[in-house]
Amino acid sequence: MTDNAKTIPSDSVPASQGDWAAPLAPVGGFRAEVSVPGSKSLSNRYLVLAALAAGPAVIRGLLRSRDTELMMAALTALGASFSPGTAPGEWRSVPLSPVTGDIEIDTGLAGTVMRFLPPVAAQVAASVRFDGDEGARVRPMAPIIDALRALGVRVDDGGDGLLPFTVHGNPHLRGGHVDVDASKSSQFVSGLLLAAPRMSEGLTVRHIGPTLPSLPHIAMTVAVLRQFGIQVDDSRDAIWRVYPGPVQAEQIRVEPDLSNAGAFMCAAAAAPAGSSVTIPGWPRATTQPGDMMPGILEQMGARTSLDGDRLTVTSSGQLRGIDADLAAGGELAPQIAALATLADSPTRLRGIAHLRGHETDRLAALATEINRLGGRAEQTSDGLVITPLPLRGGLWRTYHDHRMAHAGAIVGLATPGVVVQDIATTAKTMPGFAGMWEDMLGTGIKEQ
Ligand SMILES: O=C(O)C1=C[C@@H](OP(=O)(O)O)[C@@H](O)[C@H](O)C1
Ligand SMILES: C=C(OP(=O)(O)O)C(=O)O
Repeated sequence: MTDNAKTIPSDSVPASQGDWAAPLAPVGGFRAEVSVPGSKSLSNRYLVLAALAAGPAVIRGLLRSRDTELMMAALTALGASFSPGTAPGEWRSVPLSPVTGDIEIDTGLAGTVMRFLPPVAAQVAASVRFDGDEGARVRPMAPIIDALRALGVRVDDGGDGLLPFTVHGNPHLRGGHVDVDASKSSQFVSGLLLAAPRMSEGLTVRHIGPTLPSLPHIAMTVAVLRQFGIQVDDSRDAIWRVYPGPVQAEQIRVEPDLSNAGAFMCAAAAAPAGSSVTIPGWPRATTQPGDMMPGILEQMGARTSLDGDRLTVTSSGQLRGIDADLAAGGELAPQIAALATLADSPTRLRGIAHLRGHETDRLAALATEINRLGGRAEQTSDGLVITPLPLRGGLWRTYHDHRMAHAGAIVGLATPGVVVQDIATTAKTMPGFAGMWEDMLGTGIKEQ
Protein backbone atom coordinates (compact mmCIF):
# COMPACT_ATOMS: atom_id res chain seq x y z
CA MET A 1 0.00 0.00 0.00
CA THR A 2 1.30 3.50 -0.78
CA ASP A 3 1.78 6.27 1.76
CA ASN A 4 -1.05 8.42 0.53
CA ALA A 5 -3.56 5.58 0.57
CA LYS A 6 -5.95 5.70 3.44
CA THR A 7 -7.85 2.81 4.94
CA ILE A 8 -11.22 3.10 6.51
CA PRO A 9 -11.52 1.61 10.01
CA SER A 10 -14.03 -1.20 9.82
CA ASP A 11 -16.33 0.41 12.37
CA SER A 12 -16.19 3.96 11.01
CA VAL A 13 -19.58 3.82 9.30
CA PRO A 14 -22.39 2.51 11.49
CA ALA A 15 -24.89 0.15 9.92
CA SER A 16 -28.06 2.08 9.20
CA GLN A 17 -31.65 1.57 8.22
CA GLY A 18 -32.19 0.56 4.66
CA ASP A 19 -29.77 -2.38 4.64
CA TRP A 20 -30.59 -4.77 1.80
CA ALA A 21 -29.88 -8.48 1.62
CA ALA A 22 -28.22 -8.83 -1.75
CA PRO A 23 -29.80 -11.77 -3.60
CA LEU A 24 -27.70 -14.63 -4.91
CA ALA A 25 -27.86 -15.35 -8.63
CA PRO A 26 -30.28 -18.23 -9.25
CA VAL A 27 -28.36 -21.52 -9.54
CA GLY A 28 -29.88 -22.13 -12.95
CA GLY A 29 -28.92 -18.64 -14.09
CA PHE A 30 -31.22 -15.98 -15.54
CA ARG A 31 -31.98 -14.12 -18.72
CA ALA A 32 -33.28 -10.60 -18.37
CA GLU A 33 -33.86 -7.41 -20.26
CA VAL A 34 -33.15 -4.30 -18.21
CA SER A 35 -34.22 -0.84 -19.39
CA VAL A 36 -32.12 1.75 -17.62
CA PRO A 37 -33.20 5.38 -17.19
CA GLY A 38 -31.52 8.38 -18.82
CA SER A 39 -27.86 9.23 -18.44
CA LYS A 40 -26.99 11.35 -15.41
CA SER A 41 -24.13 13.04 -17.21
CA LEU A 42 -26.18 13.88 -20.31
CA SER A 43 -29.27 14.88 -18.29
CA ASN A 44 -27.34 17.37 -16.18
CA ARG A 45 -25.51 18.82 -19.16
CA TYR A 46 -28.78 19.22 -21.05
CA LEU A 47 -30.44 20.87 -18.06
CA VAL A 48 -27.60 23.41 -17.82
CA LEU A 49 -27.71 24.15 -21.54
CA ALA A 50 -31.53 24.35 -21.53
CA ALA A 51 -31.17 26.99 -18.79
CA LEU A 52 -28.57 28.90 -20.85
CA ALA A 53 -30.51 28.52 -24.11
CA ALA A 54 -31.98 31.23 -26.25
CA GLY A 55 -35.53 29.89 -25.80
CA PRO A 56 -37.68 27.08 -24.39
CA ALA A 57 -36.80 23.43 -24.94
CA VAL A 58 -38.45 20.02 -24.72
CA ILE A 59 -36.39 17.29 -23.04
CA ARG A 60 -37.31 13.62 -23.45
CA GLY A 61 -35.89 10.70 -21.47
CA LEU A 62 -34.52 12.94 -18.71
CA LEU A 63 -33.21 11.04 -15.69
CA ARG A 64 -35.24 11.67 -12.53
CA SER A 65 -32.88 11.02 -9.63
CA ARG A 66 -31.34 12.91 -6.74
CA ASP A 67 -28.60 14.44 -8.91
CA THR A 68 -30.98 15.68 -11.59
CA GLU A 69 -33.56 16.92 -9.07
CA LEU A 70 -30.80 18.92 -7.38
CA MET A 71 -29.75 20.31 -10.76
CA MET A 72 -33.31 21.36 -11.63
CA ALA A 73 -33.82 22.94 -8.19
CA ALA A 74 -30.53 24.83 -8.48
CA LEU A 75 -31.23 26.12 -11.99
CA THR A 76 -34.72 27.13 -10.87
CA ALA A 77 -33.17 29.14 -8.04
CA LEU A 78 -30.94 30.80 -10.67
CA GLY A 79 -34.01 31.83 -12.73
CA ALA A 80 -34.82 28.94 -15.10
CA SER A 81 -37.99 26.87 -14.95
CA PHE A 82 -38.86 23.26 -15.68
CA SER A 83 -42.27 21.63 -15.89
CA PRO A 84 -43.53 18.20 -16.91
CA GLY A 85 -44.65 18.02 -20.53
CA THR A 86 -47.73 16.28 -21.88
CA ALA A 87 -46.09 12.94 -22.80
CA PRO A 88 -44.61 10.61 -20.15
CA GLY A 89 -40.97 11.40 -19.40
CA GLU A 90 -41.18 14.75 -21.21
CA TRP A 91 -39.98 18.01 -19.63
CA ARG A 92 -40.30 21.59 -20.80
CA SER A 93 -37.72 24.18 -19.87
CA VAL A 94 -37.68 27.96 -19.90
CA PRO A 95 -34.20 29.54 -19.80
CA LEU A 96 -32.78 31.74 -17.06
CA SER A 97 -34.49 35.05 -16.43
CA PRO A 98 -32.70 37.75 -14.41
CA VAL A 99 -32.42 37.16 -10.67
CA THR A 100 -30.93 39.30 -7.90
CA GLY A 101 -30.23 39.02 -4.20
CA ASP A 102 -28.95 36.02 -2.27
CA ILE A 103 -29.44 32.49 -3.61
CA GLU A 104 -28.68 29.18 -1.88
CA ILE A 105 -27.78 26.09 -3.89
CA ASP A 106 -27.74 22.58 -2.44
CA THR A 107 -25.35 20.47 -4.46
CA GLY A 108 -26.09 17.29 -2.48
CA LEU A 109 -23.20 14.99 -3.37
CA ALA A 110 -23.46 15.68 -7.10
CA GLY A 111 -20.17 16.52 -8.78
CA THR A 112 -22.04 17.78 -11.82
CA VAL A 113 -24.01 20.29 -9.72
CA MET A 114 -21.06 21.51 -7.66
CA ARG A 115 -18.70 21.85 -10.68
CA PHE A 116 -21.08 22.86 -13.50
CA LEU A 117 -23.04 25.58 -11.68
CA PRO A 118 -20.44 27.96 -10.19
CA PRO A 119 -19.54 29.19 -13.73
CA VAL A 120 -23.27 29.71 -14.38
CA ALA A 121 -23.71 31.51 -11.05
CA ALA A 122 -20.75 33.69 -12.04
CA GLN A 123 -23.00 35.18 -14.75
CA VAL A 124 -26.11 36.15 -12.73
CA ALA A 125 -26.59 39.41 -10.81
CA ALA A 126 -26.76 37.68 -7.45
CA SER A 127 -24.67 36.19 -4.66
CA VAL A 128 -24.94 32.44 -4.87
CA ARG A 129 -23.95 30.29 -1.92
CA PHE A 130 -23.09 26.67 -2.68
CA ASP A 131 -23.13 23.93 -0.08
CA GLY A 132 -23.88 20.22 -0.02
CA ASP A 133 -23.77 16.99 1.94
CA GLU A 134 -21.05 16.43 4.49
CA GLY A 135 -19.30 14.24 1.89
CA ALA A 136 -19.50 17.08 -0.65
CA ARG A 137 -17.52 19.36 1.65
CA VAL A 138 -14.36 17.32 1.07
CA ARG A 139 -14.66 16.92 -2.70
CA PRO A 140 -12.05 18.92 -4.65
CA MET A 141 -13.35 22.34 -5.71
CA ALA A 142 -10.31 24.65 -5.67
CA PRO A 143 -9.52 24.48 -9.42
CA ILE A 144 -12.91 25.86 -10.39
CA ILE A 145 -12.85 28.50 -7.66
CA ASP A 146 -9.37 29.60 -8.80
CA ALA A 147 -10.44 29.62 -12.45
CA LEU A 148 -13.43 31.84 -11.70
CA ARG A 149 -11.22 34.22 -9.72
CA ALA A 150 -8.79 34.35 -12.64
CA LEU A 151 -11.74 35.41 -14.80
CA GLY A 152 -12.46 38.30 -12.40
CA VAL A 153 -15.23 36.71 -10.35
CA ARG A 154 -15.32 37.22 -6.57
CA VAL A 155 -15.61 33.92 -4.70
CA ASP A 156 -15.66 33.74 -0.87
CA ASP A 157 -14.60 30.27 0.27
CA GLY A 158 -13.15 30.78 3.72
CA GLY A 159 -9.72 30.09 2.23
CA ASP A 160 -9.90 26.30 2.00
CA GLY A 161 -11.01 25.88 -1.62
CA LEU A 162 -13.90 23.68 -0.56
CA LEU A 163 -17.67 23.89 -0.15
CA PRO A 164 -19.38 25.94 1.17
CA PHE A 165 -18.50 29.05 -0.85
CA THR A 166 -20.27 32.04 -2.34
CA VAL A 167 -19.98 33.19 -5.95
CA HIS A 168 -20.72 36.88 -6.58
CA GLY A 169 -21.99 36.90 -10.13
CA ASN A 170 -21.62 39.42 -12.94
CA PRO A 171 -24.03 39.18 -15.91
CA HIS A 172 -21.37 40.76 -18.15
CA LEU A 173 -18.59 38.24 -17.62
CA ARG A 174 -16.09 38.57 -20.48
CA GLY A 175 -14.37 35.21 -20.39
CA GLY A 176 -11.11 34.99 -22.37
CA HIS A 177 -8.46 32.46 -21.33
CA VAL A 178 -8.10 30.40 -18.20
CA ASP A 179 -5.80 27.63 -16.97
CA VAL A 180 -7.20 24.87 -14.81
CA ASP A 181 -5.70 21.79 -13.19
CA ALA A 182 -8.32 19.13 -13.88
CA SER A 183 -6.23 16.16 -12.75
CA LYS A 184 -8.63 15.55 -9.87
CA SER A 185 -11.79 15.85 -11.98
CA SER A 186 -12.65 16.42 -15.63
CA GLN A 187 -15.75 18.24 -14.36
CA PHE A 188 -13.66 21.42 -13.81
CA VAL A 189 -13.13 21.61 -17.57
CA SER A 190 -16.69 20.64 -18.43
CA GLY A 191 -18.19 23.21 -16.05
CA LEU A 192 -16.18 26.07 -17.55
CA LEU A 193 -16.93 24.99 -21.14
CA LEU A 194 -20.68 24.61 -20.58
CA ALA A 195 -21.05 28.15 -19.26
CA ALA A 196 -18.72 29.71 -21.85
CA PRO A 197 -21.15 30.46 -24.75
CA ARG A 198 -22.67 33.32 -22.73
CA MET A 199 -19.33 34.98 -21.97
CA SER A 200 -18.87 37.94 -24.33
CA GLU A 201 -15.42 36.72 -25.49
CA GLY A 202 -16.18 33.03 -25.14
CA LEU A 203 -13.54 31.04 -23.27
CA THR A 204 -10.34 29.13 -23.88
CA VAL A 205 -9.63 26.55 -21.19
CA ARG A 206 -6.18 24.96 -20.85
CA HIS A 207 -5.59 21.97 -18.61
CA ILE A 208 -2.24 22.30 -16.82
CA GLY A 209 -2.17 19.27 -14.50
CA PRO A 210 -0.16 16.04 -14.77
CA THR A 211 -3.04 13.74 -15.76
CA LEU A 212 -6.51 14.27 -17.15
CA PRO A 213 -9.19 11.72 -16.25
CA SER A 214 -12.53 11.04 -17.90
CA LEU A 215 -11.72 12.30 -21.40
CA PRO A 216 -15.01 10.88 -22.77
CA HIS A 217 -16.90 13.15 -20.38
CA ILE A 218 -15.06 16.18 -21.77
CA ALA A 219 -15.83 14.93 -25.29
CA MET A 220 -19.47 14.68 -24.16
CA THR A 221 -19.41 18.34 -23.11
CA VAL A 222 -17.95 19.37 -26.47
CA ALA A 223 -20.53 17.22 -28.30
CA VAL A 224 -23.57 18.68 -26.52
CA LEU A 225 -22.32 22.24 -27.06
CA ARG A 226 -21.91 21.54 -30.78
CA GLN A 227 -25.30 19.82 -30.88
CA PHE A 228 -26.81 23.16 -29.87
CA GLY A 229 -24.95 25.23 -32.43
CA ILE A 230 -21.98 26.36 -30.35
CA GLN A 231 -18.60 26.39 -32.08
CA VAL A 232 -15.91 24.55 -30.13
CA ASP A 233 -12.28 24.08 -31.14
CA ASP A 234 -10.79 20.99 -29.47
CA SER A 235 -8.06 20.43 -32.05
CA ARG A 236 -5.21 21.04 -29.58
CA ASP A 237 -4.21 18.69 -26.82
CA ALA A 238 -5.78 19.67 -23.47
CA ILE A 239 -6.98 23.05 -24.81
CA TRP A 240 -10.60 23.84 -25.64
CA ARG A 241 -11.98 27.04 -27.12
CA VAL A 242 -15.72 27.76 -26.89
CA TYR A 243 -16.94 30.62 -29.05
CA PRO A 244 -19.72 32.90 -27.78
CA GLY A 245 -23.15 32.45 -29.28
CA PRO A 246 -26.78 31.53 -28.67
CA VAL A 247 -27.41 28.02 -27.34
CA GLN A 248 -30.06 26.58 -29.65
CA ALA A 249 -31.42 23.79 -27.49
CA GLU A 250 -34.96 23.08 -28.59
CA GLN A 251 -35.53 19.32 -28.89
CA ILE A 252 -33.46 17.12 -26.62
CA ARG A 253 -33.43 13.34 -26.18
CA VAL A 254 -31.35 11.73 -23.44
CA GLU A 255 -29.56 8.40 -24.02
CA PRO A 256 -29.91 5.61 -21.41
CA ASP A 257 -27.26 5.69 -18.70
CA LEU A 258 -24.63 3.20 -19.84
CA SER A 259 -22.64 3.42 -16.59
CA ASN A 260 -25.71 2.43 -14.61
CA ALA A 261 -26.39 -0.29 -17.18
CA GLY A 262 -22.91 -1.55 -16.31
CA ALA A 263 -24.07 -2.90 -12.96
CA PHE A 264 -26.61 -5.17 -14.66
CA MET A 265 -24.14 -6.16 -17.36
CA CYS A 266 -21.65 -7.19 -14.67
CA ALA A 267 -24.44 -9.24 -13.07
CA ALA A 268 -24.78 -11.27 -16.25
CA ALA A 269 -21.01 -11.80 -16.39
CA ALA A 270 -20.92 -12.96 -12.74
CA ALA A 271 -23.87 -15.36 -13.04
CA PRO A 272 -23.90 -19.05 -14.05
CA ALA A 273 -22.99 -19.86 -17.66
CA GLY A 274 -25.66 -18.94 -20.17
CA SER A 275 -27.12 -16.13 -18.04
CA SER A 276 -27.64 -12.96 -19.99
CA VAL A 277 -28.71 -9.36 -19.65
CA THR A 278 -29.92 -7.30 -22.58
CA ILE A 279 -29.89 -3.50 -22.42
CA PRO A 280 -32.27 -1.96 -24.96
CA GLY A 281 -31.64 1.52 -26.36
CA TRP A 282 -27.83 1.15 -26.64
CA PRO A 283 -26.76 4.15 -28.71
CA ARG A 284 -25.03 3.56 -32.03
CA ALA A 285 -22.47 6.24 -31.20
CA THR A 286 -21.97 7.80 -27.81
CA THR A 287 -19.53 9.76 -25.67
CA GLN A 288 -20.61 7.90 -22.52
CA PRO A 289 -17.72 6.00 -20.92
CA GLY A 290 -20.15 3.16 -20.16
CA ASP A 291 -19.56 2.19 -23.79
CA MET A 292 -16.22 0.75 -22.57
CA MET A 293 -17.99 -1.88 -20.50
CA PRO A 294 -18.69 -4.47 -23.24
CA GLY A 295 -14.99 -4.56 -24.18
CA ILE A 296 -13.94 -4.92 -20.54
CA LEU A 297 -16.43 -7.72 -19.94
CA GLU A 298 -15.18 -9.51 -23.07
CA GLN A 299 -11.63 -9.31 -21.69
CA MET A 300 -12.89 -10.80 -18.44
CA GLY A 301 -14.42 -13.73 -20.28
CA ALA A 302 -18.06 -12.79 -20.95
CA ARG A 303 -19.55 -12.64 -24.44
CA THR A 304 -21.24 -9.50 -25.71
CA SER A 305 -23.25 -8.77 -28.83
CA LEU A 306 -25.02 -5.78 -30.29
CA ASP A 307 -28.18 -6.42 -32.28
CA GLY A 308 -29.53 -3.10 -33.52
CA ASP A 309 -29.84 -1.10 -30.33
CA ARG A 310 -29.86 -4.14 -28.01
CA LEU A 311 -26.64 -4.90 -26.18
CA THR A 312 -26.48 -8.39 -24.66
CA VAL A 313 -23.92 -9.72 -22.19
CA THR A 314 -23.83 -13.50 -21.77
CA SER A 315 -21.93 -15.37 -19.10
CA SER A 316 -19.40 -17.97 -20.19
CA GLY A 317 -19.32 -19.27 -16.61
CA GLN A 318 -15.71 -18.14 -16.28
CA LEU A 319 -14.26 -14.83 -15.19
CA ARG A 320 -10.63 -13.80 -15.72
CA GLY A 321 -8.78 -11.01 -13.97
CA ILE A 322 -7.56 -8.10 -16.10
CA ASP A 323 -5.01 -5.31 -16.13
CA ALA A 324 -6.92 -2.22 -17.13
CA ASP A 325 -6.33 1.52 -17.27
CA LEU A 326 -9.71 3.01 -16.33
CA ALA A 327 -8.67 6.68 -16.45
CA ALA A 328 -11.22 7.29 -19.20
CA GLY A 329 -14.07 5.59 -17.36
CA GLY A 330 -13.35 5.82 -13.65
CA GLU A 331 -17.03 5.64 -12.76
CA LEU A 332 -17.02 2.01 -13.97
CA ALA A 333 -14.27 1.01 -11.53
CA PRO A 334 -16.42 0.00 -8.53
CA GLN A 335 -18.47 -2.42 -10.65
CA ILE A 336 -15.36 -3.90 -12.26
CA ALA A 337 -13.56 -4.17 -8.91
CA ALA A 338 -16.54 -6.08 -7.53
CA LEU A 339 -16.54 -8.43 -10.51
CA ALA A 340 -12.79 -8.91 -10.13
CA THR A 341 -13.30 -10.43 -6.66
CA LEU A 342 -15.19 -13.28 -8.37
CA ALA A 343 -12.60 -13.95 -11.08
CA ASP A 344 -10.07 -16.79 -11.21
CA SER A 345 -6.97 -14.55 -11.42
CA PRO A 346 -5.86 -11.16 -10.06
CA THR A 347 -6.94 -7.81 -11.47
CA ARG A 348 -5.02 -4.56 -11.57
CA LEU A 349 -6.97 -1.34 -12.11
CA ARG A 350 -4.85 1.72 -12.98
CA GLY A 351 -5.29 5.40 -13.83
CA ILE A 352 -7.93 6.07 -11.20
CA ALA A 353 -6.23 8.05 -8.43
CA HIS A 354 -8.96 10.67 -8.90
CA LEU A 355 -11.50 8.21 -7.46
CA ARG A 356 -10.23 9.37 -4.07
CA GLY A 357 -12.29 12.56 -4.63
CA HIS A 358 -15.51 10.89 -5.79
CA GLU A 359 -18.64 10.39 -3.65
CA THR A 360 -16.25 8.82 -1.17
CA ASP A 361 -12.61 7.77 -1.44
CA ARG A 362 -13.57 4.84 -3.66
CA LEU A 363 -10.15 3.20 -3.61
CA ALA A 364 -10.19 3.08 0.19
CA ALA A 365 -13.86 2.10 0.33
CA LEU A 366 -13.49 -0.75 -2.16
CA ALA A 367 -10.33 -2.09 -0.51
CA THR A 368 -11.93 -1.91 2.93
CA GLU A 369 -15.16 -3.65 1.94
CA ILE A 370 -13.49 -6.36 -0.15
CA ASN A 371 -11.01 -7.12 2.64
CA ARG A 372 -13.76 -7.12 5.26
CA LEU A 373 -15.48 -9.98 3.43
CA GLY A 374 -12.26 -11.98 3.34
CA GLY A 375 -11.02 -10.91 -0.06
CA ARG A 376 -7.71 -9.25 -0.87
CA ALA A 377 -7.60 -5.75 -2.32
CA GLU A 378 -4.63 -3.43 -2.10
CA GLN A 379 -4.51 0.24 -2.95
CA THR A 380 -1.73 1.42 -5.25
CA SER A 381 -0.80 5.02 -6.01
CA ASP A 382 -3.37 5.14 -8.82
CA GLY A 383 -5.66 2.17 -8.39
CA LEU A 384 -6.29 -1.23 -6.91
CA VAL A 385 -4.89 -4.73 -7.10
CA ILE A 386 -7.49 -7.38 -6.35
CA THR A 387 -6.56 -10.99 -5.69
CA PRO A 388 -9.60 -13.23 -5.66
CA LEU A 389 -10.15 -15.28 -2.51
CA PRO A 390 -13.30 -17.04 -1.33
CA LEU A 391 -15.53 -14.36 0.20
CA ARG A 392 -17.86 -14.62 3.18
CA GLY A 393 -21.11 -12.80 3.86
CA GLY A 394 -21.34 -9.65 5.94
CA LEU A 395 -22.23 -5.98 5.78
CA TRP A 396 -21.01 -4.17 2.66
CA ARG A 397 -20.78 -0.49 3.57
CA THR A 398 -21.66 2.05 0.90
CA TYR A 399 -20.43 5.44 2.21
CA HIS A 400 -23.35 7.31 0.55
CA ASP A 401 -21.99 6.11 -2.79
CA HIS A 402 -24.40 4.69 -5.36
CA ARG A 403 -21.65 2.83 -7.17
CA MET A 404 -20.41 1.22 -3.93
CA ALA A 405 -23.97 -0.11 -3.59
CA HIS A 406 -23.82 -1.52 -7.14
CA ALA A 407 -20.50 -3.16 -6.24
CA GLY A 408 -22.02 -4.78 -3.13
CA ALA A 409 -24.92 -6.15 -5.17
CA ILE A 410 -22.46 -7.71 -7.66
CA VAL A 411 -20.36 -9.33 -4.91
CA GLY A 412 -23.59 -10.61 -3.34
CA LEU A 413 -24.58 -12.48 -6.50
CA ALA A 414 -21.98 -15.13 -5.76
CA THR A 415 -21.43 -14.67 -2.01
CA PRO A 416 -24.16 -15.82 0.38
CA GLY A 417 -25.10 -13.38 3.15
CA VAL A 418 -23.94 -10.04 1.73
CA VAL A 419 -25.99 -7.17 3.12
CA VAL A 420 -25.65 -3.86 1.29
CA GLN A 421 -25.85 -0.87 3.61
CA ASP A 422 -28.28 1.94 2.74
CA ILE A 423 -29.34 0.64 -0.65
CA ALA A 424 -31.40 3.83 -1.16
CA THR A 425 -28.15 5.67 -1.79
CA THR A 426 -28.51 4.38 -5.36
CA ALA A 427 -31.20 7.07 -5.83
CA LYS A 428 -28.35 9.48 -6.58
CA THR A 429 -28.57 8.32 -10.17
CA MET A 430 -30.99 5.36 -10.33
CA PRO A 431 -33.96 5.28 -7.96
CA GLY A 432 -35.53 1.83 -7.77
CA PHE A 433 -32.21 0.00 -8.24
CA ALA A 434 -32.99 -2.79 -5.72
CA GLY A 435 -36.34 -3.58 -7.37
CA MET A 436 -34.76 -3.60 -10.83
CA TRP A 437 -32.04 -5.97 -9.57
CA GLU A 438 -34.53 -8.35 -7.97
CA ASP A 439 -36.70 -8.31 -11.12
CA MET A 440 -33.63 -9.13 -13.21
CA LEU A 441 -32.76 -12.14 -11.07
CA GLY A 442 -36.38 -13.29 -10.82
CA THR A 443 -36.55 -13.65 -14.57
CA GLY A 444 -34.98 -17.13 -14.65
CA ILE A 445 -33.74 -18.79 -17.82
CA LYS A 446 -36.63 -19.47 -20.11
CA GLU A 447 -36.60 -21.31 -23.41
CA GLN A 448 -36.79 -18.66 -26.10
O1 LIG B 1 -18.88 15.08 -16.33
C1 LIG B 1 -19.50 14.12 -15.86
O2 LIG B 1 -20.72 13.96 -16.04
C2 LIG B 1 -18.76 13.15 -15.06
C3 LIG B 1 -17.39 13.12 -15.12
C4 LIG B 1 -16.59 12.15 -14.33
O3 LIG B 1 -16.05 12.85 -13.23
P1 LIG B 1 -14.49 12.80 -12.83
O4 LIG B 1 -13.70 13.31 -13.98
O5 LIG B 1 -14.43 13.64 -11.62
O6 LIG B 1 -14.21 11.35 -12.55
C5 LIG B 1 -17.43 10.98 -13.84
O7 LIG B 1 -16.70 10.20 -12.94
C6 LIG B 1 -18.71 11.48 -13.20
O8 LIG B 1 -19.47 10.40 -12.73
C7 LIG B 1 -19.54 12.23 -14.22
C1 LIG C 1 -18.24 10.22 -9.72
C2 LIG C 1 -19.56 10.18 -9.89
O1 LIG C 1 -20.43 11.18 -9.70
P1 LIG C 1 -20.30 12.77 -9.61
O2 LIG C 1 -21.04 13.30 -10.80
O3 LIG C 1 -20.98 13.14 -8.34
O4 LIG C 1 -18.85 13.13 -9.63
C3 LIG C 1 -20.24 8.94 -10.32
O5 LIG C 1 -21.44 8.99 -10.61
O6 LIG C 1 -19.60 7.87 -10.38
